[in-house]
Amino acid sequence: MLVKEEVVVVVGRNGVREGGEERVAAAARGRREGVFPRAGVPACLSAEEIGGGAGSERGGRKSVVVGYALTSKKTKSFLQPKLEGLARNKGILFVAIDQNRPLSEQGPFDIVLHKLSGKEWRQILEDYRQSHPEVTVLDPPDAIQHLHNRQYMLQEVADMNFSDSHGKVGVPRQLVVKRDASCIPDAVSRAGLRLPIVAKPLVADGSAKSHELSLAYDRYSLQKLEPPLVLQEFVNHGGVMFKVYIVGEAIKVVRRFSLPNVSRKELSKNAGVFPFPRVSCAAASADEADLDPSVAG
Ligand SMILES: Nc1ncnc2c1ncn2[C@@H]1O[C@H](COP(=O)(O)OP(=O)(O)OP(=O)(O)O)[C@@H](O)[C@H]1O
Ligand SMILES: O=P(O)(O)O[C@H]1[C@H](O)[C@@H](O)[C@H](OP(=O)(O)O)[C@@H](OP(=O)(O)O)[C@H]1O
Repeated sequence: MLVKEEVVVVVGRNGVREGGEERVAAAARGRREGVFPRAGVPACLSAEEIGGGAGSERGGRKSVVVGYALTSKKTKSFLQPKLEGLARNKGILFVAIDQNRPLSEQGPFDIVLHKLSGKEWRQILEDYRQSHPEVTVLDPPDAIQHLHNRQYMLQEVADMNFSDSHGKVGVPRQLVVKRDASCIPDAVSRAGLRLPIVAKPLVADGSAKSHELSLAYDRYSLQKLEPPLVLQEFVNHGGVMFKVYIVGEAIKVVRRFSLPNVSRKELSKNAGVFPFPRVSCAAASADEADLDPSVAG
């Protein structure tokens, strides 16, 4: 199994890149069950008992109000009418945050759900958390900072040292190149990284650019790559990978088609840099595929 950064989320339990809707539901559940207490309120009280909070009354029950701050791309993919409908039935209301107005003047919210980056936004959220400790911010900027940088996002998996477990769990060997592509061939040799090499933008901020990955087959082509990058050894994984989404106790594993194995023979025959954007996206689902048992998981 190829270890993906989603696993970092799971292990670290302090950041989230996936499963937003489930996470919101879990947070809402937590709020209703008093897992996320309001300031000065015993954690055992439910939102209904607390009263006077953010949510509006729905037949005597309080709604959980989720203020969301997302890119338009993310709003489109995540805030589907079906999700909004399901959420509404469970008493969860999504309200768009106006990024041109002070956050404190909006709401009141029970949860602020965001996937934006940048120093300014971070500061806005930090200030808001200070002034509104009763609001759950998903996720606090500090907790997700390491997920924005591919240099660090797999560190927690590496630190778990699972090399002696059943099967093999590890992270690909990698190298960070901040600038100067001309030094990449030597740096790769010095680090002992084997070709082919997967090149990934250093910053993983959800932008289209951050998902532009490529595969470099030969030493010469390495200098055509555009830093800042993380370079990883390509790990043969049978053309199938697993994405693991975890929210609280809920675990969901999906199977996706991925890049096929690269044999030594193929490596010697190919040269160049090949972009492979979104290779294992949702459209590449292999959940229903009849796979060889050795790769089916
Ligand atoms: N070191 C590697 N060896 C082999 N395949 C890899 C490697 N790194 C990434 N891949 C392939 O590229 C895909 C995307 O990689 P990664 O998750 O790092 O980028 P991403 O842009 O964050 O993708 P996504 O948003 O789909 O999670 C993986 O699902 C896997 O198929
Ligand atoms: O649909 P799955 O296979 O779970 O892949 C997700 C990626 O793993 C996420 O990284 C994408 O979100 P960002 O583009 O915000 O990083 C996310 O982008 P999206 O929310 O715009 O669809 C997805 O591409």
